[in-house]
Amino acid sequence: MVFKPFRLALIQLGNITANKTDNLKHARDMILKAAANSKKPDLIVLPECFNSPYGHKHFPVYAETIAESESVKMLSAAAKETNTWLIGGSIPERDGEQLYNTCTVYSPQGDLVATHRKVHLFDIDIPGKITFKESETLSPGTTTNYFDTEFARIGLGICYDIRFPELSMISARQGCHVLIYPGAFNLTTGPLHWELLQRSRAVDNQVFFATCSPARDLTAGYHAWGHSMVVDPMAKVLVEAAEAEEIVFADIDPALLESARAGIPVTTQRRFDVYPDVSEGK
Ligand SMILES: NC(=O)CC(=O)C(=O)O
Repeated sequence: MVFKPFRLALIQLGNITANKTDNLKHARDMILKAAANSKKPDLIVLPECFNSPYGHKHFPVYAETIAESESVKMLSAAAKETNTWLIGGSIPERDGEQLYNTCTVYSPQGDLVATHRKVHLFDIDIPGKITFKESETLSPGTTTNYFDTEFARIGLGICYDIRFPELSMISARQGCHVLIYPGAFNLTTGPLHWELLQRSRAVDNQVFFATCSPARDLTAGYHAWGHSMVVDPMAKVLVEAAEAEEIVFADIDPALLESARAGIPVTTQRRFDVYPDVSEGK
């Protein structure tokens, strides 16, 4: 699989309100702004739950079926208009009776080329800090997912999926060079784990790892950590947003992946005679 230098833009989107039409308009404006930047990104990324407030009670209200989704229509048209690859963060998706937290991906021609339904639902309870139960309304995805571009193979996950190293390992063993997870950590887990988990998944697998968060909004029901980030295969943070709305750009250089793997050759030193390969059969 080809791996060539490319430029990534992460849109740490702000102003995510209760009004879906406004959210879609703002997301579209920011995609056009990222694409028009003199840095000319090859791939643009939006955050988790970019078209609706984040919270399990909101998911049924904002959920759309992919075939009729106004969010999908906007994202497809924006990818085509900007002639850029686009990872459309995630949206609440309805499929029959089930709801999912779903990421959709578009080619520069505007074709929907991949989807990823959040596999690990965000169900946590840290007394006095945060309780969240996505499983009250969402169902979990059941597949691992990646897509191919002319510059790299890219593995997908959403937010809480990052806490499960198996998912990243499977993507890496399937030949992904870059793992991109739209996400929305919070003010309890963000400072503790957001960077740590990305650097861990990057160094475990000697891949680039990127996340894209909503901007922090203390008037919203859920306070996102922000700090959208790109990490290289040696676990160095290449770029990091602050908390507010911002677009950050990163150059992905395949030489960094090659030198990490040549210098510390864990990819050829694994002991599948001692422990199983989690990517077996995937
Ligand atoms: N929001 C999430 O899915 C995950 C998260 O905030 C965390 O793992 O912490």
